[in-house]
Amino acid sequence: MSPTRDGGLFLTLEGIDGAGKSSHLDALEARFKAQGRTVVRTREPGGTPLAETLRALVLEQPMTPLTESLLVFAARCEHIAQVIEPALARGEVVLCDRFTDATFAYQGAGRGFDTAVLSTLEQWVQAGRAGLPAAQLLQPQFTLWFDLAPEIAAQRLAGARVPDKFEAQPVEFFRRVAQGYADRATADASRFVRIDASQARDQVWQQIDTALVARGVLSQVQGAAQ
Ligand SMILES: Nc1ncnc2c1ncn2[C@@H]1O[C@H](COP(=O)(O)OP(=O)(O)OP(=O)(O)O)[C@@H](O)[C@H]1O
Ligand SMILES: Cc1cn([C@H]2C[C@H](O)[C@@H](COP(=O)(O)O)O2)c(=O)[nH]c1=O
Repeated sequence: MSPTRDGGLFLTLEGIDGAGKSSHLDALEARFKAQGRTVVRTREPGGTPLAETLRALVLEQPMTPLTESLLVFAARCEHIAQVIEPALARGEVVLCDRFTDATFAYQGAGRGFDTAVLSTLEQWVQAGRAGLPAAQLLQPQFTLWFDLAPEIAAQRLAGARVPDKFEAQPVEFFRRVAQGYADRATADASRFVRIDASQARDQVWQQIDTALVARGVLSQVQGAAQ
């Protein structure tokens, strides 16, 4: 099995808006369940009643980048304490749609907010968590990074739903966010799994499955092509 924390597995999905993350959550959950794992499916900002309230503010209200950053980390603090840590301690799989990489990509690279402040907030919220050495941050074991050109993501989202505050941003904003993700992936190459999200849906799924089997997170399905 993969490197785990207390037997649990913390797996996140990241990418710019419209990259196609959410389209694969059902299949991922089903795949883990078929292997006998208990799955907690959650998202950020959100995942607890308070964090979902903060999410609505972040996605709907205009605010300074500092306020945005404080609110997403406040939501994360609750989410870790109430959902993520307990699930990992029970040995479960936590499938989380976005986590701290999104803060560095959106507030840091997208908004141009000071990443040193983000790193401080990350320390406050993710260091010293139960079951980890004091200096170690709680981080996902693996992050599926859906890499897609902002122009294609915008085409996919056009008409798909009413845009929220972020989805309404111009393509230049998403170019910066995409670069933010690329920089995070370079800095933490063993955690990031790059998925070419420009491919058709079933090919994207095949990339996900293959990558997780290769890392020992999932077992090969009997009879599946190598
Ligand atoms: N591989 C694909 N090819 C074409 N369209 C796709 C593909 N994957 C997803 N889509 C479509 O693109 C749109 C965005 O997909 P999805 O909601 O999964 O993205 P997301 O990354 O979760 O976005 P967000 O973070 O904004 O919620 C949806 O309309 C979805 O049906
Ligand atoms: C965790 C996190 C998220 N965001 C942004 C990114 C997205 O635009 C929305 C969440 O919407 P989704 O449809 O659930 O992907 O929030 C952010 O700006 N900072 C963060 O830390």
